[in-house]
Amino acid sequence: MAQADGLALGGIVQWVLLSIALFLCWLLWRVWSHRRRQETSLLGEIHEREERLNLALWGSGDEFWDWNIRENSLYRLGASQLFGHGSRDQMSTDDWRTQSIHPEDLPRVQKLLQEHIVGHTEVFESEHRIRNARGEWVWVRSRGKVVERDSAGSPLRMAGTARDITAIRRAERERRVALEVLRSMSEAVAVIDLDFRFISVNPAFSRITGYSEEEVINQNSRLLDSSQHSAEFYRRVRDVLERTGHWAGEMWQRRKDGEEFLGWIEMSEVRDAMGLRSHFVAVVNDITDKKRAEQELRYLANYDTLTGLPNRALLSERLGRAIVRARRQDTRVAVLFLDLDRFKDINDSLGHAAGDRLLKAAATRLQATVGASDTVARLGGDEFTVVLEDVESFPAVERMAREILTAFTMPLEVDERHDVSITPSLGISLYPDHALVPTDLLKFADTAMYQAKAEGRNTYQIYNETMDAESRRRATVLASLRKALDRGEFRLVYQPRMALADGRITGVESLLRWHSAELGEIPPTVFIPLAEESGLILQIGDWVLSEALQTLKRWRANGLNEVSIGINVSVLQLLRGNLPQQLRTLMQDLGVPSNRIELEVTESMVMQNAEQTTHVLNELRKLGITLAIDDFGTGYSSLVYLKRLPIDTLKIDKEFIGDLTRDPDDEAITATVITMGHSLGLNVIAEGVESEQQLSYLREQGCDEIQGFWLSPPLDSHRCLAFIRSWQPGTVAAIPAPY
Ligand SMILES: Nc1nc2c(ncn2[C@@H]2O[C@@H]3COP(=O)(O)O[C@H]4[C@@H](O)[C@H](n5cnc6c(=O)[nH]c(N)nc65)O[C@@H]4COP(=O)(O)O[C@H]3[C@H]2O)c(=O)[nH]1
Repeated sequence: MAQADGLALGGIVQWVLLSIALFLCWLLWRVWSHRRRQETSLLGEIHEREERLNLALWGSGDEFWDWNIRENSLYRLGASQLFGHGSRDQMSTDDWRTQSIHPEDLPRVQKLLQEHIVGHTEVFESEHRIRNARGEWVWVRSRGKVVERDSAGSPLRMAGTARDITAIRRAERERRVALEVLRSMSEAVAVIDLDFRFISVNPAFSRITGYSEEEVINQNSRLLDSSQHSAEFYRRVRDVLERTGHWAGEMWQRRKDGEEFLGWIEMSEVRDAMGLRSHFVAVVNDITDKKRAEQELRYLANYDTLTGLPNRALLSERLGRAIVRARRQDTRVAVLFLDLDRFKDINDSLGHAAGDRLLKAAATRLQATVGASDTVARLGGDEFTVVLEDVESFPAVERMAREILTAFTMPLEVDERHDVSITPSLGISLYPDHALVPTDLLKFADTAMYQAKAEGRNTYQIYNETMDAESRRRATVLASLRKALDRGEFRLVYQPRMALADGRITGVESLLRWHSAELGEIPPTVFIPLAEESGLILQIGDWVLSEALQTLKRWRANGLNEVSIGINVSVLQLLRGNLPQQLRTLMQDLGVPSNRIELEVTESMVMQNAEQTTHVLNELRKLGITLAIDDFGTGYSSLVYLKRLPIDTLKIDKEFIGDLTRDPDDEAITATVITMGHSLGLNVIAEGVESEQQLSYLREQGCDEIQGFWLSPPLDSHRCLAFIRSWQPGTVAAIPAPY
C-alpha cells in the first residue's frame, strides 16, 4: 500500500512536475510570443518611423546624417535629390572628406565642426558643396549637433540634416542681380498691384518722378497722370492693360514738382506660380529730351537754320504735294528760282556775319512779298525758291516776279549802320507747262534764272527750251575756262588811244583773249561774265595784271616812256581788297611807275558796290595809279557817287559812239557826258570810234581822247609796239587787225 501509495504519490509528483513543466513551457512560449509580438510591433513601428523619416526627408529634400566619431564612420540617409531614391550611405569619415565634400569648402566645414565639438557653438551650421548621386556639386545647408558624449564629456556622436539649397542660392543670386539691375536702370520701374497701386519702385523712378519710394507706396498710379491727356485716355490705357495684360506707348506724366514729362511706357502683367495675374510692371523712359532732340533734328532736316525757311528737302516735299493737288484740281504751280546778284562780292567785302544778316533780311523781304500761304525756301547760299499754287496764268506769275523785283529796290537793312541794295535774278518754270516733276521744275527754273543773269541781272525769265542749250553751252565753256590758265590759253592784246588835242598816242588798253584748245576763240563778252560768276576772274585777273605790267616794262625798255597802260579789273578784284598790295609788289618787282598804270572798272559794277569799293579805289589812288570808269553811260550813275569816287577818267561806252552823227539822242548823251566829266575835272575818252565823222563830232565836243578801229584795232604787243613807234600825229597807221 505504501508501495502503492508511494507509486501513486510518485505518479502524482510526476504529473505535477509534468504539469509544472508544461505550464512553464506554456508560460515561456507566452512570454516569448509576447516578446515576439512586441518586437515585431516595435520593428514595425521603427520601420514605419523610418519610412516616415524617409518620406519627410524626401519631402523636405533633406539629408539625415549621423557621425559616429569614435568609429570614424558616417551614416547618411538621404532624399532622392541627394542620393537617388531612398538611398542610404555608410562611409568612413575619411572617404567623406576626400570624395563627398568640395575641396574648397572642406577647411571651412572642418573648422565649424571643430568649433562645435569643442563647445564653442551651440549647433554646427554650414553652407557648402557636396557631390550628389550624379556626381555634380550641389550646395547644402547642413545643421547638426553632438548627440552623445562619454562620461568624460568627449563627443561620441554627432547628427544632423543637410538640405539641398542649390536652387535657393541660384534664385537668391538671380534676385540680387535683378535687384541690382533694377537699382542701376536708368528707366523708372514700378511694380503695381491689380488696383493700380504702387508696390515698389526703383531709384530711377524717384529720380524721374521726384517721388521717393515711401511717398508712392500704396498710392494709386493716377498720381502721375498729367493734364496733357484726358481722363478718357488714361481709362482706355488701363482698360487695354486689364484686357490684354500689356500696354506700350508715349504718355505725358506729371512729376512731383508739377512739371510734365513725356515717357515711353511699357506695362506688362506679372503672373504668379499658378499662372494667375498678380501684378503689373511699368517701365518708364523719360523721352522728353530725346523727343525734343528728334524735333530739332526734324527741324534741321527740313529748315534752314539761318533764315528759318524750309530747306531743299522740305521744298521738294511741298512742291511734290502741290503738284499732286494741281493735277487733281487741274491748276498750275509756278516755281520761282531766285538768286541775289553779286551776293558773293558783298559777302566777301562786308564779312560773313553781315552776309548772313543780309540773307536773313532778304528772306524776310521775300516772304513778306510772297505772303505766308506760299512756300518760300532757301536752297543754300543766296538761292531762294518760291512755290506758287493755284496759278491762273503766265501773267499772274510775271506779276509776282515783278513785285519781288520791286520789293528789292528798297535797300535791305544789314545793321544800324549798313543798308545794302541788292537785286535778285529770277527764273520761272511752271507745272504742267514745262515739267511734271519737282526736280525738273527746279532745274528749269534754275536754268531760267541763269538766263536772267545773262540778260543783265535784276530781271526775271520764264523757262523755254532754248535755254537748255544755252546753259549747256555755258557749262561747257566754264569747264574749259577752268583749265585755260594752266594750259596757257590766254593772251593780251593792246588797243592804242590817242589825244584829240595833239594826235599823240597816250596809252593802250589791254584786252584779254582766250583761245580754247577745245572750243576755239571765245570772246571776252562770253567768258568774262562766266569767270566772274565762278570766281575764276580772280586768278585770271592776277595773270592779266602781271602780263600787262611786263609788257609795259618791255615797252619802256624800248623807249616808250610816255605810254600808259589801261588794265580792266573786275569788281571782285576790288572787293577782295588786296589789289593795292598786289600792284605795289608787281610795280616794285618790275620797276614800272604807277602813273603809267590806269585801272578800268565798269560803271555798273562800281556803282552797285560803291560803298565797299571806294576804300580800295582810294588806296590805289594813293599809290599814284589812275582810275577810269569804263562803259560810262550804261549804268545810270548817280552824279553824287561819281563825285565821291577817286576817279580820273571817264570812258564813254562805244554804244553811244557808234550812232553818233545818226542818233541825236546818242549825240546829246555823249555831249553831256563830256561836259559833265570836264566839270568834275575828269579826262574823257570815247571808245569804239570807227569813223572820221565820229572823230570830228567828238573833237567838236571837246572830248579828250579816242580809242577805236578808226585809230587801230587791238594788236598783239609786238605789233602794238611797232604801231606806237611808227605813229606820227596826224597819220593813221594802216595795220590790219591780226587778233
Ligand atoms: N565795235 C567796236 N568795238 C571796238 C572798237 N574798238 C575796240 N572795240 C572793242 O570794245 C571793247 C572795249 O573794251 P571794254 O569796253 O573795256 O570791254 C571789255 C571789258 O569790259 C572786258 N575785258 C576785256 N579784257 C578784260 C580783262 O582783262 N579783264 C576784265 N576784267 N575784263 C576785260 O571785255 C569787254 C569786251 O572786250 P573786247 O571783246 O575785247 O572788246 C573791246 C574791244 O575789242 C571799235 O571801234 N568798234
